[in-house]
Formats: sequence, C-alpha cells, structure tokens
Amino acid sequence: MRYGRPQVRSTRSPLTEEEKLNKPKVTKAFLRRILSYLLPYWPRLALVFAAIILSSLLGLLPPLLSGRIIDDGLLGRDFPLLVQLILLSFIVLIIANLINVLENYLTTWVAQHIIYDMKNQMYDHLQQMSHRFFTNNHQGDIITRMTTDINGVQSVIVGTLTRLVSNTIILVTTFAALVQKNWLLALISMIIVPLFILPTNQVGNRRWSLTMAKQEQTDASNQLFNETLSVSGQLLVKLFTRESKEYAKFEKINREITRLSIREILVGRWFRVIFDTFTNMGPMIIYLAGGFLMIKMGSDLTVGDITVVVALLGRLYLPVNVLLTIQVDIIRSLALFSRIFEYFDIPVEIKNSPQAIAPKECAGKIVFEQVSFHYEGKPVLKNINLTIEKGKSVAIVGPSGTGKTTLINLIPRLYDVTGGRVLLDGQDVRDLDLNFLRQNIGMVSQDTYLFNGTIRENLHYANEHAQEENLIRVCQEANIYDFIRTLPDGFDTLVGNRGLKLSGGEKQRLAIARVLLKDPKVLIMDEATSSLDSLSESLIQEAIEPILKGRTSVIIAHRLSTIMAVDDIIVLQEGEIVQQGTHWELLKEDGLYKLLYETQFKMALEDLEHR
Ligand SMILES: Nc1ncnc2c1ncn2[C@@H]1O[C@H](COP(=O)(O)OP(=O)(O)OP(=O)(O)O)[C@@H](O)[C@H]1O
Repeated sequence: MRYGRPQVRSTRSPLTEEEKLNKPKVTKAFLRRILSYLLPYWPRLALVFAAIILSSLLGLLPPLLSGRIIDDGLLGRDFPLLVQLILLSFIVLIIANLINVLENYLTTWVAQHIIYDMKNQMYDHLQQMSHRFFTNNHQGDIITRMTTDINGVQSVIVGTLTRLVSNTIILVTTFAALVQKNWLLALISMIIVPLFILPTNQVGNRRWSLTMAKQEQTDASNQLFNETLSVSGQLLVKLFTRESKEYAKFEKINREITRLSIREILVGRWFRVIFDTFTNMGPMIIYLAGGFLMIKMGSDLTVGDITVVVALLGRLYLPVNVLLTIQVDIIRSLALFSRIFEYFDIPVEIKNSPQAIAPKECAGKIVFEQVSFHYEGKPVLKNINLTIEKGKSVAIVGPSGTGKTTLINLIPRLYDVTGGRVLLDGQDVRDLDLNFLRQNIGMVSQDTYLFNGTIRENLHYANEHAQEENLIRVCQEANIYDFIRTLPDGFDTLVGNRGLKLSGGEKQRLAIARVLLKDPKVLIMDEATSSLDSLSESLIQEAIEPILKGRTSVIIAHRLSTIMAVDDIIVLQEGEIVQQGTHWELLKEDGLYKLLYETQFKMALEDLEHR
C-alpha cells in the first residue's frame, strides 16, 4: 500500500480495475460487523435520519409555496396573504437549516466516536502483535492503517451514508410532489436525466487517472522527505554534499504535482458548462411544455403550478447526479472497512495460554530442551540442549548469522520455538503468564533504543515509581552517573531523537542502568560490536559486573573481558552448539572457539591495550 493515499475518494471517480477485482465480499456477517460499530450510537443515528427526513420535507415547502405566492398572492392581488406566505417560507427555511446544523453535529459526533473506538481497538490489537509482525511489516503501512484508513470512516458516515439517505429522500419526495402537481410535466422533467450519465462517467475516469498520477508523485515526495529529512538521511546528504541534487529531485516532483493539481481541479469544466446549460434549460422546457398545455390544450394548469414545477426541478437534478455515482463510494467504503477488519483479524501469534501460570517467585533457571527454530521454513537453530542454573552466567559466541540473537529471543517469547521446549524454573515458557515472564527478564539489545524524552523518563520506563535515590544508585552502578551530573539539566536532559544526543557508549550505559532499575531475575544482553574508545569500553565493562551479580545472565559476547567474567561459554555454529566450557577449557580444545579467540577476541584485546 502507498503511504498517505486518500481512502475515500471523490464521488466522481469511478472504480479502478484493481478496485473492481478486489471488491469486498459483502456477506451478512460483514455487514453485521460494520453495523456493530454503529449500533452503540443508534439513538443518535436515529435522530440523524429523522433530521434528514424532516429537513428534506421542509425543503419542499418553499417551492410548493411559490405556487400559492404567485397564484393567490400576486395574481390574486392579496398583499397580506403574500406577506404571510413569504414569512412562512422564510421560517421554514430557517428551521430546515437549523436542523441541518444539528444533523451535521450529530453525524460528526457519531463518526468521530466510531473512529475513537476503532483506533483504540486497533492500537490494543497491534500491541499484541508478535515481534515477527513488526519485523515483517512496513512501519508506514501500520501507521496508514491506524490513521488514514480509520480516519476514512468519517467520510463514510458523514459523506456516503448521509448523502445516500438524504439524496434518496430528496429525490423521492421531490418527484412525488412533481407527479402530484402534474404527472406529464414530471415526466418531461426527467427527460434530460440520461444526458448526465455519460459525461459524469467520462469526467470521472479522467479525474481518476489524474488523481492516481498525482498520488504517485505525492508518494515519491513523501519518500524523499522520509529519506532525506530524517536524522541519518540528512547526515548522508551532508557528508556526500548531495543538497543541490536532492533539491533538484524535489523541485521536479513538486512541479509535476503542481501541474497535475491544476489539471485535476479544472477537469470537467466543459462538462460543468454543459451540465449547467441543460439544468438551466430545464425550466425553459417546462415553461414551453406547461405553456403548451395551458394555452393550446386548455389544461387547468396555473402559472403558479408551472412555477412550482420549475422550482422543484432544482431539487431534482442534484440528487440524481449524486446517486448516479454513489455506488462507487459505497464500494469504496466497504473496501475501507474490509481493510480495517483484515488487520483486526490477524491472529495474535504469541499469547497467554488459557491456563497460564504466574508463579509467586522466579528463581531464574533456564533450560533449552531439544530446541529447534526456523523462520518461514529457513532452519536457524537445531537441537539445542542447554541448562543455565539460577544465578549463573553464560556467554554465547559464534560467527555472524549463526542464530545467537534468535536463541536469546526465544527466552522472553519474542518468537516461539518450532520444536522442543524452553523452560524457566521447570515450566515451559509457553505455559507461563506473559507478563510474569517478561517482568522477570531484562534485555539490553545491541541497538539501544531510547525514547525522545528526558533521561529520567527513559529510566522510569523500567519502573515508573522509582525514587531519585534509586535512579542515582543504578546510574552509579552502570557508570553513567558522573556523566549525568555534568549535564546542566541532569536527569532532566533531553536525549534527542532515538537518544542521538548521547554517544554510543553513554546510551549503552543508560540502557544498562534502565535494566538494573527493573532488577530482573534473568538478564539477556546482546553486547554491542561497535568499537568504543578505551574509556567507554572500560566503563561499560565495569557496568556489566553488577548486572551479573545475583541473576541468571545470557550474554551474546564480543569482548574478552565478558567471556572471562562468565561461568560458561557456548560456541554456536550454524545453529548448533559445537563447544561448551570455560575460557581456559575451550582454549585447550582445537575448535572454533580457539579460532574465534585468535581472530577476534585476542585482537580486540590487543587493540584496546594499544590505545
Ligand atoms: N526475522 C527474520 N526472518 C527471517 N530470517 C531471519 C530473521 N532474523 C534473522 N534471520 C536469519 O536467521 C539467521 C540467524 O540470525 P541471528 O540474528 O540469530 O544471527 P546472529 O548469530 O545473532 O548474527 P549476528 O552476530 O550477526 O547478530 C541469519 O541467517 C538471519 O539472516
């Protein structure tokens, strides 16, 4: 899906081939589901329909009164009656307009409340989506569903639904009034209606193709904004001095959008000329036919009757035009609901089992029992057997892409195993309450994520009730407090977009402080590979020690000091554990560990020593 595409389009644009092919299947269940969103607001909706009917009926009165104004007031030379009739028309008009205001308020209120309900439901549903869902879907698509699609419901309720009802009522009541006045003139009034059908479709087609072309250009400009106006994008632009090239690219797209917008707005101007001419000709035809009946055929039609028919004509052509094209809007509205429901129907992959257990305490013993895992058929982990006793620490090492991150992601159930079991204190993690599980696990990822807020707010994310002294303690343990103290705003310093105002090392230490504040029984850490200056390196090293104390830790290790500090090391190769033991034990073996030590860890250590 393209970003930002308007979901409910103008009445005049017909359906595209793609839309025709993907028309939603309108089943009873589907309609009932849409209705279920309207139902809570039925008293207000009933009031809306009553208001529409009333204002349509009141709208008929002034044209009908115009007959009496002419026949009885003007031609009958009865001035008091003339004043009365005009006053009555005036009052009717005011009431009809006041009812319109009320109707508008009510429909907007109902539409916005349905949007409110749907957005809450969608956000709640998205929160339950798995890690896989967020890695597989475009962030832009998810946001489009949350915003553009759901906001489109406003036009469905305020536009399509009320337009359909009001125009049908106006058409039926006006035509009934016309027939009641004179059936022959009523039929003649309808003669020019077929003339609207063809041009309406053609103009619609033309406008639609222009809208599509413009949308493509708008998407391109959005893409350009996303890429070049983001922090990392702008950095790239600056460092490669691409400013003038990017400007030229944007200027070209912008020019095209301007050209297409002008054409889109002006398309159909000739049709409008013809439409206006014919609708203006309508009264002339009625005068001619009415005059013929009155003068030549001796009909008892009065001048007032003919004036009424002419006045009613104005109320006839507009609803005809709207109803001719409303089918397109209806299909689009249904498609909009169908797209929203599609998202609601994505099953929740990782959820609490009905008999989920939430033990009182968590000791922190972790066991992998014949665990295997594959991503959409691609095997990543094979027959992993591993026991980590409570309070012990394990480092996972291995070449890039061997499944280290995948392995640790199975513990907090970011993914579920495809074979075997992961146990926490003897319970399959799939049988544990998700909140219990994740509350007892702390994770420090390689790519530290901080919200664009203050240091304090980012720390409070782990424990919103943490007192100042606790913040200070964890920051001291994580070796970041001395830095925070040097900042003029201290804990209230803003960290910037994704924490970019902090250095890589500072961000990592803040992330460690955050996890210490959570104080989990199990700690999982993906050590950053990025090289840091020796001071940062040793500060982080010191920060890791308190983390290991008193909790079970699983660390994807890239530093020799971490490897030396843990109780056990696991060497992973192509998804299998190929070696296990302490640093000194593994060095004695002639295996992958020795190779990794020689090529990575030792070099990193020497590099550090030379700095
Ligand atoms: N969401 C995903 N969908 C499909 N394949 C994936 C996904 N995530 C990772 N993989 C693949 O699974 C394999 C293992 O990836 P994983 O991230 O677990 O490796 P790693 O050992 O942590 O690597 P590194 O040390 O480079 O971070 C890789 O081949 C990777 O391309």
